[in-house]
Amino acid sequence: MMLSATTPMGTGRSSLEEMLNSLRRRDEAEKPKDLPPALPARPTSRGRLPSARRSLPTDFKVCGNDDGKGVGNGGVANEVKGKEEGKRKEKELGSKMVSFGSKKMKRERSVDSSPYVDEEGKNPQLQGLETSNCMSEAGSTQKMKEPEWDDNIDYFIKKKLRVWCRLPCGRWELGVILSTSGEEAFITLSNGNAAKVATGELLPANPDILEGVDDLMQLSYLNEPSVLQNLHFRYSQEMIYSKAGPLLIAVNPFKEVNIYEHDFVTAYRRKVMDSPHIYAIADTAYDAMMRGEYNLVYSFLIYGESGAGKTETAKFAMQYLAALGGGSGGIEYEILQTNLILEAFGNAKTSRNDNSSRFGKLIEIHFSTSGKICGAKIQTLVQLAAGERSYHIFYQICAGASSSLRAMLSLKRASDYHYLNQRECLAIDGVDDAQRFCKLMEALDIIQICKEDQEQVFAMLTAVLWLGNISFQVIDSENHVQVLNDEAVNIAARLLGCSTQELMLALSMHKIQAGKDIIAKKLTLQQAIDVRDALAKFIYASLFDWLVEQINMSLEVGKQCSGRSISILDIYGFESFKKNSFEQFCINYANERLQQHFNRHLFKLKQEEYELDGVDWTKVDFEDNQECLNLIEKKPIGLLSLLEEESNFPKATDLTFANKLKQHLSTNPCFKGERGRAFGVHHYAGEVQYDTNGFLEKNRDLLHSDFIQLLSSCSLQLPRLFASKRPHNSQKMPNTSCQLGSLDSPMQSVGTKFKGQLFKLMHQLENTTPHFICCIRPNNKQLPGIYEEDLVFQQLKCCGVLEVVRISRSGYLTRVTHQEFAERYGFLLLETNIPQDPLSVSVAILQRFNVLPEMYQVGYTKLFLRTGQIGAFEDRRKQVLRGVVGVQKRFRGCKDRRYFHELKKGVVALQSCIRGENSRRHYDITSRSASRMVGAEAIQRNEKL
Ligand SMILES: Nc1ncnc2c1ncn2[C@@H]1O[C@H](COP(=O)(O)OP(=O)(O)OP(=O)(O)O)[C@@H](O)[C@H]1O
Repeated sequence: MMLSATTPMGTGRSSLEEMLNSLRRRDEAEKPKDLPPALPARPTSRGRLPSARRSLPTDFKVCGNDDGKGVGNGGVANEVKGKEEGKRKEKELGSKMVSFGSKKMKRERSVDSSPYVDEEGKNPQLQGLETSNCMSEAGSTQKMKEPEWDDNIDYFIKKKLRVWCRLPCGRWELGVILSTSGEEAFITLSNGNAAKVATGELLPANPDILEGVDDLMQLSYLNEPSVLQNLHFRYSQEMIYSKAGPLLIAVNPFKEVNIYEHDFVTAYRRKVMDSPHIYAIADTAYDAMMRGEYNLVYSFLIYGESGAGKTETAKFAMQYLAALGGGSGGIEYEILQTNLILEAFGNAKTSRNDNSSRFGKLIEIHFSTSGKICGAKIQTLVQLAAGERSYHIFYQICAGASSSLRAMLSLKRASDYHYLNQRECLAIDGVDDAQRFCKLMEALDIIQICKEDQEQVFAMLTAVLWLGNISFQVIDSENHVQVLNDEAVNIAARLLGCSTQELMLALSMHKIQAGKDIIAKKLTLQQAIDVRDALAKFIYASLFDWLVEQINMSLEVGKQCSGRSISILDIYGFESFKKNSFEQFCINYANERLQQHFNRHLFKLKQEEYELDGVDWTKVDFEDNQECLNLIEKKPIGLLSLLEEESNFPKATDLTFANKLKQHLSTNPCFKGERGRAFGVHHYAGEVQYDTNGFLEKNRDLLHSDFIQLLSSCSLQLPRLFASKRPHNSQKMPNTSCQLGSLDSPMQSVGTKFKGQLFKLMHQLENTTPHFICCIRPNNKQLPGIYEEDLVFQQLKCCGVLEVVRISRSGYLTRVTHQEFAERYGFLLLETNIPQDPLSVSVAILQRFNVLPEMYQVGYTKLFLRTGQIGAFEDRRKQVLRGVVGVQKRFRGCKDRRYFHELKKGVVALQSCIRGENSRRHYDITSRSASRMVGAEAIQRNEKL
């Protein structure tokens, strides 16, 4: 019989309720009496009947319980009281720091103001939960308190335990407290020196045995110096990966470390190694995906600052998945080769990173039902301008093209091209561009881009370089120009497949509409340079998009598609330079969104789940970045909207844009108006100063319709294709500062396009089960062995690592429905008289294995377990299954042996029967023929006589 859990309150107690109550009483009795001092606070809640703060979902049913009574009790009074208590606590907290457990608040939100809303404005994962600066209404929240360290200093003195003390220089040093006097403590430092330190500068240190633990969760004291020292210790031992609860931390080694070879793949696959590693995460996700119990789609979200190692980590994850899902078709090899192509065309050197991704990518790897890779799909985020060196591919082709290719393209050295020689460096230490070009050619072959297309790709690249070399001559007093008819324009025209005259005309004149007539207007020097650069940019960006399309076609997921996939997100890392422009703004905006995703999954949705399931939970504060996202995204007054508006406004300049920002946004605490064209934004990772110089131009992405016409008339196929992808001139482009608009191609502005792509990515990721990997850059010099504590701590703080550990310690890392839990571990129960509904089975399993009460919480629909518990159940399951298999083996062996013996006996009997019969028959025949012979001989003898 089905029992609805929403039976009205106040009816008699169900057997389930009785059971949960007795469980609670037992828990209370077993509550530890004297916890050691200053250990991290544990939640006071124990496994208990979920409180009836809110009614259960109407469709919630418990199978098999036939007493027909609900599990809820408590009543409305409790609910109201709880809400009031929650509201009181809300008031105590500021608006910026949002506690773990922030609950819904009605917010105005249009469909495009969040990537998490679908067309109807609903998201199944978000129903009942709206984000951000809203406080919990829940009654059972408790703000997690850090251990009262001050009270325990005496304990540390008595036991001579080590402490961390912050020296006046800011460094943390280990020592032992000798005595205290008022607010001061006298310390013996680990180097033998004595020091006098304010007690406020002391923090408890972890015992030696915890040095270099795999998971920060294991630290008794979770504080800045302990975490830093733990990661430092591991880093110095080349253990670059560590865990922080559900997070994987990867500290960039800036050198090759021998932890990625095939042996490691095998070891992680066979589960003989369990130390933190990207392989371990990939293995867990792969297994979960193949089991398909919770979800079929998983994702790795790799985040961290520029140069922290995201792209490398993504590649190692792909490498592991390729090893696991490698099929006979070799598609996994193709997938790995795409990295080479995308990095060549999409990465560039910056001051932070020699191989910085200037685009964001999400790669979805699809698997068949048998676990083999059956395809992949790449989505990219707008490609942004390169840094101090242009995109790698330009230097690679200049260094590595064969002599025949050079002759065909009229290719020169990198230093001969204006677009390349204006930058600070032409070569990167330790990088052989020529060799990389050879590898790129191989990769293009593997991706099945035919030789003809490859030649066109190289022609487009070289055309871009030659376009940059085109120069102009001023021809009148109004600064109008004409193009110099030199080798640059001739070669560029030849490579594009158009006539030199047409190209020269398009670069020096612009057609505009005057009533019904079209008139040609001469361009000034600056306008001509701008349109030339816009054309070069357009060709390069179109080429990149075309390459991604080709890759996707080559990796297309075939018929084997089973819905199983693992996506890897690798986007440009947070950037803050001395001078930050539109590119940094877009990059940092993307990182804000990613941070929001992180917050939602590790803080907000978790809390929502606890609450919906009636579980007590412990509150942990975390830094919410919704305010910053509002500053950027809000309509109509947000940074992007104002940029869009100003970009469409005649005569607007970067300065008027900056003034507009100051006028409208200064009330937002994340905005800081600066002098002139500058403004500042408080990002989650720190404040960044932006210079609006070039913002409008870069956002407009304006390309003359003259060029679209020119490209459509080219003899080569690629430029024609690029032109065809550009929207037609059906709409009028608003006038711009240089009045080039009336016939120009009405492209979506870069900011709007960027936001759209970002939302699409985030929306897609929302359906996946995420694994977060936080990459840390240990120094700014890109050198191995240097671990700058301040820099590392700043990144740990930005990534919310400490908060995640706190939540994981106070929360329950594993959540599994009673149904799944009962199905998987129910057979471990020996008793047969247990009600067969999943909740009862779950509780019976917990009792059967004496799981400590603080290690779990029983929810309405799910069981919440602390770290390690599910592992223990899995071990027990494996052990029992192994035993069962052993018994079955012996039994079957015995049965088969007996059968064999019987069969053998039967066969022998049968054989002896048949042989006897045969012999007898044979004997009969021989004896008869013998007697015949004897008779014949006797007759013959008689006849002779
Ligand atoms: N696991 C690793 N082993 C060895 N070297 C690494 C590792 N991770 C990163 N590196 C080194 O650090 C450099 C920067 O890493 P990577 O390009 O992955 O950074 P990123 O976070 O993707 O930066 P951006 O956001 O600028 O693209 C790499 O070129 C490589 O030299």
